[in-house]
Amino acid sequence: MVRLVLGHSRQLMAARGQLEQQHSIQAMIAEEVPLGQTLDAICLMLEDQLHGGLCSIMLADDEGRELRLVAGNSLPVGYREALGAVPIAAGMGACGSSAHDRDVVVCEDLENDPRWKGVRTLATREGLRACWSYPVIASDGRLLGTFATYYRRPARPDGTELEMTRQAVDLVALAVEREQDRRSLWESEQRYRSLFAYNPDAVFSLDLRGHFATANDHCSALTGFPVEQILGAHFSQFLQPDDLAHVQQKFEITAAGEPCCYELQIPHRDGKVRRLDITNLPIVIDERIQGVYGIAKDVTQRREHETRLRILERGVEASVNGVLIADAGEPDLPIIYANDAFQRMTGYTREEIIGRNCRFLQGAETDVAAVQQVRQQLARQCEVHVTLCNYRKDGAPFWNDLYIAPVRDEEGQVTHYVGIQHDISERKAYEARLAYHASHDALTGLANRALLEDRLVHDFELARRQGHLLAVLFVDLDEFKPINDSLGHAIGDQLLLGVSQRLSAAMRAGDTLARLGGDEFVVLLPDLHHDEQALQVAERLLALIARPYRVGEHELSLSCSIGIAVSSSEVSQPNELIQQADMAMYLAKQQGRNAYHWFTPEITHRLGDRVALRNELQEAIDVQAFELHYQPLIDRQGRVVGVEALLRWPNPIRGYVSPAQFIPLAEETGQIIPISEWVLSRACHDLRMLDEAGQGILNVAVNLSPLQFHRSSFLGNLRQTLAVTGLPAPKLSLELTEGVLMNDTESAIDTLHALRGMGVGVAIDDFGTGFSSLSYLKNLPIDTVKIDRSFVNEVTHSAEDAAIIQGIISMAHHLGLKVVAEGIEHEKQHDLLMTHGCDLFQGFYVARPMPLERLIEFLDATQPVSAGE
Ligand SMILES: Nc1nc2c(ncn2[C@@H]2O[C@@H]3COP(=O)(O)O[C@H]4[C@@H](O)[C@H](n5cnc6c(=O)[nH]c(N)nc65)O[C@@H]4COP(=O)(O)O[C@H]3[C@H]2O)c(=O)[nH]1
Repeated sequence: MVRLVLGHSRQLMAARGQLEQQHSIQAMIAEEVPLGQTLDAICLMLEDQLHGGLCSIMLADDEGRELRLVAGNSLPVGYREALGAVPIAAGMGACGSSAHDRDVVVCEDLENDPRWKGVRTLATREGLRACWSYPVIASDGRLLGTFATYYRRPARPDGTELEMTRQAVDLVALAVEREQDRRSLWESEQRYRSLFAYNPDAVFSLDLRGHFATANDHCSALTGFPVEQILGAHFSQFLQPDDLAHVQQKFEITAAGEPCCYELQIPHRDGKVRRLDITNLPIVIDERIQGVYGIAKDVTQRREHETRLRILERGVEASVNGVLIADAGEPDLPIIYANDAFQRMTGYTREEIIGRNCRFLQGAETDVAAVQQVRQQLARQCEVHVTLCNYRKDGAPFWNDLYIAPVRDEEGQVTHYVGIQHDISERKAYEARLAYHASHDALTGLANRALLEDRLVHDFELARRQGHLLAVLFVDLDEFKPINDSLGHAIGDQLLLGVSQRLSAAMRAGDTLARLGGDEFVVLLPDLHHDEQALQVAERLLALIARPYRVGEHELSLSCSIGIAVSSSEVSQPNELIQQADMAMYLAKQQGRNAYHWFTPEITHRLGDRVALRNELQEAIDVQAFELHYQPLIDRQGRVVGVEALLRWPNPIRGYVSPAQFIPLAEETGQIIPISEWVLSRACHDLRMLDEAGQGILNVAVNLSPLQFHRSSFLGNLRQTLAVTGLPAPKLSLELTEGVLMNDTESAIDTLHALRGMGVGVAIDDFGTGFSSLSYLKNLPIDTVKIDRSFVNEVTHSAEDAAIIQGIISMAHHLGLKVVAEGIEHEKQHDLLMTHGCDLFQGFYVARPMPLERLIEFLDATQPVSAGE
């Protein structure tokens, strides 16, 4: 009985001891003592309960493939070290098998247990003979590991031992699970912390009233406020007033459980505005919304980029230049983009070209060298700028001013090529037109002087090298000017066109036909073998020109004079040939026209000076190097009543060249027209000056060239000159020679009537030298006759001349005309002319021609004293 009681109380003691041990282990678990210590304690506890048992714990890896020893300090060191990783599989000792079978495995004697086949020696060498292994299963059924009890003798557990072991296993499961839970909680906390701390965006949470509960460092960067200042603050403090309502609404939506995204601009502490992309998420804990998470992405730069990109894209789209982008990553550089201008320029739609290489724009006239240049530069990945002929879809060519540039990525690799093309067809056409006009005569389309000179140099050089002859024919139309002046420019132009067509038709390939202006043409005949060939051509041209012309209703006849010069060893400069031909032409004209003349060196001496004079005269015209002098006219009372304007040409080498010398030349060359216009406007202008200088408005007589008088623009120009200078028409008198009126009487009389209508006076100059009789004067609307100097000169010696003068004066008076005597050099002449009733007097006796300044002095000194007194 005592023994029974003793046994009982010992059992109770043991049970209490076990309970205490279990409690202390549970306390360890609750206090989160490191798992290893807890498991060691569990092993020790069971070893204490099972006599002779050596406990160990193995934990399964995450994949459930193998077991590793984590506790079992009582096991022999050699065994522990050799144990390593035990595969979870049937027949892998007690632990491998129980983990595999998820059941208790009892190996009573390891010596003959088939499940220890591979590892038997390992155990028995360390004196281990029995092993029972329990699987450790988590509450959710996962395999956590195994709990094994070893014995140094064959053994099998009884019911109590099994029960004690099961309790220990439960404690292991609890400890391991707790540890795992703690770990996963910690991990998830870490994860959350990482998401929060390392997030490149601002992450924050708000409580349900909208106050910041958490905020990462980026919130500070975004707002400029330290995190401490953000925490606890209401979100409204970081907004612009206008956005409050909107953001509040979004907040409420999220606080009601609905995530939302929106864009927002907030002011940074530095004053600049940041653009944010905001995501609001509800914070749901235990199915209750506890607050709002916010993620704010700073999209300020991205939006700026996007805006810039949009502007750029719009710019490219709207550009008037064609823009192409090709993919440099593909071997054939396919087009990946083309703007509208490209489509308009080429006629191709985007769909038709995307994916193709842009060589479809090339065609027959495309410059191969330019294409080659593009290829080379692209191969070098360099920019290239070329102008080349491209073709539109309809086949029409256009000039493409093309600029291609590579586009590189951050690493400097060329990813694309951008091509900008500019249709410069119009400019090219304009340039071609300009080039054409620079080298061609506008009226006839023939070569002009510039092109002629180019060809001349070329032909001259070629003839010299090949030992051939180059002939130059200078063709000048006879009597073209009168036709032009009388029938008008339109008819004149038609005639010139007709002439140029006939001449062109007579040219051979290689010949050059040029118009130098006016009625002058030049023919270059390169590649001649004999001089006669040039003569034959000249004869042919004479005959061609001489055939009648029909222009409108006019039947016209024309002839020409041709000068011929042929290259020879004496001619060193090509231009000499033109000058020689010009001189020869002049002789042909003198021969009676409709003729040709061959250049000989003697002509140079005869005509050289004339040519030089003509050139110098042209220079003088170009720079307006003339002067106008005035010779006073006095009336019978000796009062200065007018002046005659006389042209002076101060030549730097020749001194003052007499108008008698250069006016006839200017008449012949047509240079008289610009000269006369200058004289007329200068004279009117000077007389107005005189008036302004207090001299009153004197009459001024201006010599009129026949060519000027016959021009259709004459009256118009005159009216304009009077209007511009303000000289009253009656103060102007125009001096004409008789010859002028004889040529084309009808139209001349019309012009005279028009002049009278304007109030402009007309005087017949050099009267008495022409073939006209006084009687014809009565038909002319003129005011004055000027008795020629030759009569005045003789008036005191020759009774005959005196009689002529007397006759002229009385007849003129009879017709109501005034009479001026010019060239009076002596008092006697003056007196005699006075006696004969002459009205006005002009000559050295009165005053020599003088410049305007001297005239003013003269007038000051003489008025009102009579000249000659
Ligand atoms: N021996 C001598 N000569 C005198 C005397 N008084 C004047 N003269 C000169 O006689 C010429 C008179 O001009 P003209 O018969 O119209 O003859 C002018 C006129 O036909 C022409 N001429 C001059 N100026 C112009 C002009 O502006 N236009 C045109 N178309 N012809 C002009 O050139 C001619 C010569 O002009 P100039 O050499 O200036 O010569 C002037 C003048 O200097 C004198 O007492 N004795």
